[in-house]
Amino acid sequence: MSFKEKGLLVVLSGPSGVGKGTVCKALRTRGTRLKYSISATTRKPREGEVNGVHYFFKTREQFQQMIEQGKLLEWAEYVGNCYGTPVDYVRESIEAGDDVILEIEVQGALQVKRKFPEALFIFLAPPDLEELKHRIVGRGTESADLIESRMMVAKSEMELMQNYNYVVENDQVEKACDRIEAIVLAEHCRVDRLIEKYTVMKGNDET
Ligand SMILES: Nc1ncnc2c1ncn2[C@@H]1O[C@H](COP(=O)(O)OP(=O)(O)OP(=O)(O)O)[C@@H](O)[C@H]1O
Ligand SMILES: Nc1nc2c(ncn2[C@@H]2O[C@H](COP(=O)(O)O)[C@@H](O)[C@H]2O)c(=O)[nH]1
Repeated sequence: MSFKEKGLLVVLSGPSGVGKGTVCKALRTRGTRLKYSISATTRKPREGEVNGVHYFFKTREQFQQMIEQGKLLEWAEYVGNCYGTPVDYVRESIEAGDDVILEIEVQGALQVKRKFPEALFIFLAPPDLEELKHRIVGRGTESADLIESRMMVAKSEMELMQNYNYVVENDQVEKACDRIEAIVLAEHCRVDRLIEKYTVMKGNDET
């Protein structure tokens, strides 16, 4: 008898502009075996963003309906817009044995921690706040007001990094990817060892 291994749920969060999206894109390019959950949001699409690829863009009413129908694993209001993770994709992928990565802000990550304590929580940190601001400004997607709001939230998010299993500094994208791949691999090895141990115990019980 063997235990079927489920996929890992990896939660990558950290302040806006730290590079979560950039790191996930680089992991994809490397062919790292992770499935990427697409969030729902009430935010308007930025130039180049495609519905169903970058986000599922929703009206407030549609988003509220998703909450009421239990379709979201977690959701949060962030700087005036709502963001949430569709639950079905995550559940089905994990049950099928696939690893899934969520790229979400901190309030949502803490909700996932309550529902899925066995998930792997990684906080992506900037080298410092000055560099963080430089990155958000450099991305050129937010107005000056929104940059200030996001920086305010970033400061309080940084104080919550102790709730995560790992803190990875995104000083260089490729190095951050190496660290994340190593963490995911180590977690798989840990789970494999546990499965082996319980399989042996069960075998002993049955004899
Ligand atoms: N290690 C890095 N060094 C320098 N610039 C970086 C690094 N990682 C990401 N960037 C740049 O920082 C900017 C913000 O990155 P990105 O959009 O990936 O952040 P994010 O955390 O996904 O933001 P948000 O949470 O707002 O979606 C981008 O212009 C990106 O090119
Ligand atoms: N709690 C959640 N946060 C999410 C989700 N999807 C994205 N996000 C985070 O929101 C902010 C802002 O994103 P942006 O695209 O407007 O820059 C950022 O920190 C994202 O990681 C989600 O499903 N749930």
